[in-house]
Amino acid sequence: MDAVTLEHITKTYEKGTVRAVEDVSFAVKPGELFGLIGPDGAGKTSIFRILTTLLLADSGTATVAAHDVRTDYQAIRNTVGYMPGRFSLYQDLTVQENLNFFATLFDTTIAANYALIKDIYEQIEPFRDRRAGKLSGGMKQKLALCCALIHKPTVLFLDEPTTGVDAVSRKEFWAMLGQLRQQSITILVSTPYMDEATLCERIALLQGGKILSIDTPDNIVRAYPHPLYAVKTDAVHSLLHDLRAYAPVLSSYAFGEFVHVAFRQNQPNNDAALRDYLRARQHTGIVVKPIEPTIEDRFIELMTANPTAAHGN
Ligand SMILES: Nc1ncnc2c1ncn2[C@@H]1O[C@H](COP(=O)(O)OP(=O)(O)OP(=O)(O)O)[C@@H](O)[C@H]1O
Repeated sequence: MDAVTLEHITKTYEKGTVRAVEDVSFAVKPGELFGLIGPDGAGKTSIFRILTTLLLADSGTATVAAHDVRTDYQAIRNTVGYMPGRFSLYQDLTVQENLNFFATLFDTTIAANYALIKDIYEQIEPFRDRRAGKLSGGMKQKLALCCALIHKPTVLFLDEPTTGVDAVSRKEFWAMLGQLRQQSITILVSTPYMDEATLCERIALLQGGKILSIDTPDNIVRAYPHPLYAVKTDAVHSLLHDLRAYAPVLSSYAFGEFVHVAFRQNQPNNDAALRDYLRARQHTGIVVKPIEPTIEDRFIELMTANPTAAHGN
């Protein structure tokens, strides 16, 4: 049986004028590390709040650990761990006091489930008497994860756990999630960072409240349908302008120091012809090289193909 299911979930705000989640359906298998990937406002938090019973959907059904979110909310609250965005810590309580508080809420003790949090807790233990408000972002994140785990949940919801956290802490955090998976906890994690998508077993790409694609990161990238090139010249601004005026180019967008260019057709001379075109437009320092798409390229491609999702309506 699936650990989490959503069927045709829709959620609107402001008397129906803001369509935050639109006809979303997916299922998460027990023990899976599942990612909801999408930019700000895509609907990630609304979905998490519906699944953790903090928000009622307008329509559709959803279950967590076989409990209905509408009718069995008490059972779900006892069985899930939820780490909301911007961490739900008590800033004036110390590390130790925060943990004790969350353990008491669930009628358990730190000692009873210490094995589950041990690896993470050891990293913050030197600061056990420090107030949560005085911790660094990475430390807060670890403490929030310990608090979400202290009652041994079967399903863990992590809403943008790495937003605003430094690169090293982000990496450490994902390593911790890998360890938790070995304890057969189902994990749903949301993130706006495309590079983190590849660390999930399966992902749903979300935009404007709609699912653009659900699959393994590999399959999502493999389904990218166009020949893709990375292009650079000495004049970045006119490069974008000239690429958009070039008929064989389907789309072009800045990507780090390069511009990613998708061609309409797979012609063997795509790159040579583009070089000639750019030279004729007085570009110098021309680099054109074929590349493998990333999840971000696929996301952009799907948004272009689904303009209604791209505009959030
Ligand atoms: N309480 C609310 N009242 C009105 N609109 C809301 C409310 N909560 C969310 N929204 C809107 O619903 C849409 C989806 O928001 P949601 O917070 O679910 O997305 P998100 O992907 O989690 O983004 P973020 O990271 O910005 O929270 C956005 O357009 C947002 O402005």
